[in-house]
Amino acid sequence: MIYTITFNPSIDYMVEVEQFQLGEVNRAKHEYILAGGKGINVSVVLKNLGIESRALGFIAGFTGQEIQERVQHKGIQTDFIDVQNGYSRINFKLKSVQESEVNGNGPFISEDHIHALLEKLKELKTGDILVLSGSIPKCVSNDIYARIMKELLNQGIEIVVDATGNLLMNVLEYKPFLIKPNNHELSEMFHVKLFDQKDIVHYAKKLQQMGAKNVLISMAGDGALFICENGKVYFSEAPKGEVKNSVGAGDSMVAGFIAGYEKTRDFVQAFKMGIATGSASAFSHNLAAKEEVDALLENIQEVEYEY
Ligand SMILES: Nc1ncnc2c1ncn2[C@@H]1O[C@H](COP(=O)(O)OP(=O)(O)O)[C@@H](O)[C@H]1O
Ligand SMILES: O=P(O)(O)OC[C@H]1O[C@](O)(COP(=O)(O)O)[C@@H](O)[C@@H]1O
Repeated sequence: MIYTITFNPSIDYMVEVEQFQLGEVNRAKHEYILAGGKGINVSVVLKNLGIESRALGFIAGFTGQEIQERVQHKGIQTDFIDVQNGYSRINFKLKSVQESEVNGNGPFISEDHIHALLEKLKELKTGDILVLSGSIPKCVSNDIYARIMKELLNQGIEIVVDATGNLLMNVLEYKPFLIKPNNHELSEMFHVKLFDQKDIVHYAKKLQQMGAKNVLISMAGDGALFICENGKVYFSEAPKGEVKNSVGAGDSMVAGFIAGYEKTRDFVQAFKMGIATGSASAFSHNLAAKEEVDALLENIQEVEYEY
């Protein structure tokens, strides 16, 4: 079974404005809401690709209920913990000439709630995959993903982490199966400017030396680099297309990689599937659908990166 954990689920409120004017009253051309948060998006895309998962995490208030209902409505198993204070955040996503986002902080999560989550994780078995994805509310310590990985050590459970900063750095010693920072997050983590692919590969390899088995660096419309546990480095361009909404593209890439790996056990196929799924989401108002992914996958070409 694949489990996803979203510490900080969200209602993603998507608004499209023709020409956004800062400081003015702007009228929406198009608006809609989606249940979001990185782990939830991974579960949704896996479902779209025909793969079951169970979505865990914390919800609160009326927004939390709405998120849970929307996820369940898609036929995804959920086992969220209701923290019973405040409300799950509403993240504002503005699409205009540029895309901008405001992501909220989320409700208070206590040590008891974390303990309840750790109890639920006792059901995981050898061969399961756990996806730890997204930010955590400020009240939670940034070693929480590391703490979860430590609990699950040596049980044959592969763990995927999509996070940034110390939340990600802290897990490396526990050897995550896959991590997926984007190029900007990579640059922030090492406090460096990354000028070209050579720089990106250099710092991505550092993350591998620090413990990550596989490192996927997404670069939005510029494609992605994959530092594989087989010692090779691969690059693929992203397909070209009209970007409708790139929110969730990174999560879709994670889901696509997992789906590709589950199906083929081949890292290059998984990488290509990750790119196709990320781009399929970027080219759609919703998260990637299987037919959209299949159509793009045909034309994805990876190249082995020479460095
Ligand atoms: N503008 C775009 N054009 C084509 N593909 C895109 C675009 N933006 C994102 N993607 C696809 O989604 C993947 C992840 O996107 P990215 O924006 O880097 O992730 P994140 O959302 O985590 O920042 C990319 O590697 C690419 O395959
Ligand atoms: O947990 P974070 O880092 O605040 O991100 C949450 C946001 O990220 C998303 O999961 C989208 O993430 P990506 O665009 O990186 O794939 C949104 O659904 C959500 O609003």
